[in-house]
Amino acid sequence: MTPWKILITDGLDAKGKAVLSEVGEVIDRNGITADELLKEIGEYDALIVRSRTKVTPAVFEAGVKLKVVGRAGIGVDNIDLNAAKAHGVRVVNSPLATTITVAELTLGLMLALVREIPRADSAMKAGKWLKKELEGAELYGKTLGIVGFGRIGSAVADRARAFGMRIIAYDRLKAAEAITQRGGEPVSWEQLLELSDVITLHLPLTNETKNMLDANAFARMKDGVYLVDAARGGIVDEDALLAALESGKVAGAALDVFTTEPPGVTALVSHPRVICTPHIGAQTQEAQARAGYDIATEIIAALKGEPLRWRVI
Ligand SMILES: NC(=O)c1ccc[n+]([C@@H]2O[C@H](COP(=O)([O-])OP(=O)(O)OC[C@H]3O[C@@H](n4cnc5c(N)ncnc54)[C@H](O)[C@@H]3O)[C@@H](O)[C@H]2O)c1
Ligand SMILES: O=C(O)CC[C@@H](O)C(=O)O
Repeated sequence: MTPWKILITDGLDAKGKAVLSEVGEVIDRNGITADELLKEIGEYDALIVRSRTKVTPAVFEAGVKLKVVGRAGIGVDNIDLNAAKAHGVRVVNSPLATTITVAELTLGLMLALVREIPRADSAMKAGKWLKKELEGAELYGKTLGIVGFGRIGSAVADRARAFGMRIIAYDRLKAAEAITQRGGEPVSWEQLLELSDVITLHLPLTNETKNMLDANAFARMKDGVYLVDAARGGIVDEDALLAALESGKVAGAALDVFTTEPPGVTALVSHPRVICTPHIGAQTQEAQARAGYDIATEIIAALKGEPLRWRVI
């Protein structure tokens, strides 16, 4: 047994924990507060988080033994990468584990939007039979604009093609062939906004993508467009989205992610044409089992100084 101590702060699948337990002492402090983390992190060699825990410069400062931070999942926007670099701490993630799960939720949200499934269900539960009012739209034949054509964006494209949708995509960094090979048409940002019937976001939150969907972007969109965001809160300017819903520019929006999480019952969350889920994009048994195992093996490789598959820094 090595002397490694590994702290888990947002839960981890049992198999991942079992793998980690073979090489060190694993402490599960699911739900630990920011203050508690600062007090306790000094004892640990490794920290594993999901999206709840904010790994701030102060955490790196206090983490005097810290060698690696693992993100069980994809987005590392909750980890201060500059501070990690400054303290010589590796950051790793498990980027392949949740692709299918997020793509499936995205398709579910698209269908829920165009057929108003949540409204139909809550009306039924309130004893109302809204058969005449609930006339939806088909996805078939509609243009799906995918923003960010990486792992999840391209998996969404594969599934949406099966629904008979035309796929257009904007990705600032991907070669056009990466999009055409998956049956999509590469377009500019402006074309994507102007041509899409449904827009879905699959890119990271960065300084560049923050508020990428602002009032100007909404103004360029088709009237009656639908929006799905299962990427990150903050990419959509929530005030601009609310205004676009109220003007009728946006027919409906489905949001799995929010600028502040949890957001509380804001005007956006309670809007009748908004469907919300509580950041469950990656939350299936299958995806979490894969993420737990992948991050556990990557953390062990980092502690042992072995080659890494998913080194962020
Ligand atoms: N809702 C959830 O629970 C959940 C789960 C997993 C991932 N996510 C989010 O989904 C995002 C995408 O995940 P992925 O695995 O597909 O990542 P990925 O890296 O495979 O794909 C992201 C794509 O976005 C593109 N991109 C980056 N900046 C861009 C910009 N300014 N304009 C246009 N395109 C840009 C990249 O070139 C890349 O192809 C993650 O960053 C994460 O924030 C959310
Ligand atoms: O695990 C989570 O809490 C969210 C996962 C997701 O947003 C990710 O970026 O991997």
